[in-house]
Amino acid sequence: MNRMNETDVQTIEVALGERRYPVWIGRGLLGDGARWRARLRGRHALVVSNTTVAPLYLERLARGLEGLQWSSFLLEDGEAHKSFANVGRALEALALLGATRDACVIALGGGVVGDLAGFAAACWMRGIDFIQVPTTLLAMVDSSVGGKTGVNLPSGKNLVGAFHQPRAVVADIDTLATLPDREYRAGLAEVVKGAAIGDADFFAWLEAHADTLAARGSAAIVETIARKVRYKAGVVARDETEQGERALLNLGHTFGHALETAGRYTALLHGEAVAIGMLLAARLSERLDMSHADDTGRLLRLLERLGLPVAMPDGLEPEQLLALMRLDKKNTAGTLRLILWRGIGRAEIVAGVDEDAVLATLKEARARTS
Ligand SMILES: NC(=O)c1ccc[n+]([C@@H]2O[C@H](COP(=O)([O-])OP(=O)(O)OC[C@H]3O[C@@H](n4cnc5c(N)ncnc54)[C@H](O)[C@@H]3O)[C@@H](O)[C@H]2O)c1
Ligand SMILES: O=C(O)C(=O)C[C@@H](O)[C@H](O)[C@H](O)COP(=O)(O)O
Ligand SMILES: [Zn+2]
Repeated sequence: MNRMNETDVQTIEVALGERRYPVWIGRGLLGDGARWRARLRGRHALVVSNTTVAPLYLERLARGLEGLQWSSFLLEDGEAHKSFANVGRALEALALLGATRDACVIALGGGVVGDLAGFAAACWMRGIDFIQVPTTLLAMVDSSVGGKTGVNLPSGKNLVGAFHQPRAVVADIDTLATLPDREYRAGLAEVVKGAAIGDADFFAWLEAHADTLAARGSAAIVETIARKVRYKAGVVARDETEQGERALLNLGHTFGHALETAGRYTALLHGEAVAIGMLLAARLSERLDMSHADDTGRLLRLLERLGLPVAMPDGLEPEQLLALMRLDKKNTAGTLRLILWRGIGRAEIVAGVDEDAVLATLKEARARTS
């Protein structure tokens, strides 16, 4: 694919029975209010963003808000601000705006803003519309699609939340121009995850394009976003509220969320924690004779080529991580339920995972880094 111009907009539909919404991917979409304004019903809109993204993009977005009564609520930057307290503040901002049931929340930012804004929209008057305007690669390929919204508690990631689907996703790839490299790479981890779970061809394509992607080649990025969104939209369409298959999208997340929580949401980016978590899941799967070392090797090499961390950070105790993993939302009957790996393109939900095997995997990973 060549460089996209302003008129090339890809549309991927997320179909949930009768309900459906578009994910638009293209250039110049932020200022193209006519496109996404058609999805709003009322007069009121609250734009939720943060102190980094708003100075860059709020003005451009605001051009599309003419005629509406709108205000903005800005979070401080960072995962640590995806908090219950800030949901309360966002709800107060809706009250101040005089938002009625036909109001809309517009999330302008990365996954932190999207998750929190979506949750506020789910709570206000028991649920109002919201639009996702993702500005990170991670948010474009993952968090803006599928309706998982929520916030962290000090005791665990995403422990409070709701399924609440957006009315539209507006992925303006022009916004990626200002995204720092580290954040860009973190987004690639969620792309690798999708391929590792359910699309061996996509995994091979990523291996073939790893250098271009690492160098932020734009055509490869657009294709990557579209492929990952199409994959996720399919999973969500089949299992919106994670009764089964959707849990596979959590590959690497039980480990990863424990790493994020242990680091108080500041040590690792979510995508980085997922990269390390996927490798831990792959090694645990090998230990349980579910997968082969060759596949772990391919996963490791791809993540490294994309510039992602693969080693467990210093200073974390395996027992502490295991304790955090026990609070994961997938667990049942007091036992660990994890997404384990069968190799490239194949993952599986496994209940009653042996805690000793998990602990041994964590200890081995720690020994590798010390
Ligand atoms: N709901 C879901 O399905 C889902 C899926 C994956 C991740 N998540 C959540 O998403 C969050 C991670 O999202 P993230 O990686 O986007 O992190 P983020 O929202 O913290 O954004 C990353 C950083 O990039 C900055 N930024 C955003 N857009 C920018 C731009 N265009 N230019 C310059 N800077 C920009 C932000 O201010 C921030 O510093 C986590 O909380 C994770 O749990 C949710
Ligand atoms: O959409 C999903 O389903 C996912 O699991 C996507 C994950 O990448 C994402 O990090 C999600 O927020 C994790 O959800 P959780 O249910 O484990 O909190
Ligand atoms: Zn994730």
